Amino acid sequence: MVLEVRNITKRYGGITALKDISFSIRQGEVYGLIGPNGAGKTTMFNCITNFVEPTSGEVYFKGENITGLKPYKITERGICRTYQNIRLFPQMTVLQNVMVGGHSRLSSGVFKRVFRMKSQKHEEKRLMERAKELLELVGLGQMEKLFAENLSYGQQRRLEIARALAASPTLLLLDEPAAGMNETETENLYELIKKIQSMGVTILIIEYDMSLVMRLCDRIAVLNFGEKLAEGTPEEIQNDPAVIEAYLGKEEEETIA
Ligand SMILES: Nc1ncnc2c1ncn2[C@@H]1O[C@H](COP(=O)(O)OP(=O)(O)OP(=O)(O)O)[C@@H](O)[C@H]1O
Repeated sequence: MVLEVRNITKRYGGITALKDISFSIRQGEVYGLIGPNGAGKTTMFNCITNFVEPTSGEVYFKGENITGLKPYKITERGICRTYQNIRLFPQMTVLQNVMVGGHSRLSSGVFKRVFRMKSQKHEEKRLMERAKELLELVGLGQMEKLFAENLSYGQQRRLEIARALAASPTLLLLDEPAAGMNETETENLYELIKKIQSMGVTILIIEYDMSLVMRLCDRIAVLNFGEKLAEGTPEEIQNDPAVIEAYLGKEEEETIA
């Protein structure tokens, strides 16, 4: 298993955002995390990356307990993420944004390196080549010199993915990557995620676009009010009565059929 989430509970005061959640992700899988607003999906990402500390429970990555490690240490081990609310450096170029991602395994020196200190030129060149490759991969090869703020929303989401990949993750966490995308952009995103999977990267994805989730994911967990309601293949999830009732409900026919 690449990732094992064991009995994670997260409380915020009186709110139990996650209640005793366990699941495991196999090498090479695309694993989906779905559920209504407030179900606890982003909180789960935050617990895995230790952006917030779980109240109880443990996270194992490649067999090692990573619970409580500093977020940058977790990145160093090979878990990278994108955010629900895009977090780019808007006034840095597209290329620089990806290069920053390449430095995220280091705890310091990020800006020094991006702004070309002499002694680091060789490493920087390597990073730049890698960043350019990644921009080609996500379809932004022609846009490296633009400021990130000048990209469309869909392009910014792809740039976030390139930046996360720059640290060469084993496990990539994608938080609503299709949010705000039109049909064509979503289709391109599907192709991109499949390509990333074929490169051997394991993927955990939070997403509301059910047609994308059902096509993309090998397995899915459904969260509802902080509890794990179901887990299975897309087919199993679509036919699970508890899921249909609690989550998909009225939308079932148009969303899932
Ligand atoms: N920092 C926080 N302080 C207090 N409560 C929080 C905090 N973060 C999340 N919560 C609460 O925890 C619950 C789960 O939120 P979370 O954002 O993880 O849900 P989600 O499934 O990601 O929803 P969405 O898709 O709307 O982002 C919600 O009730 C939310 O209000």
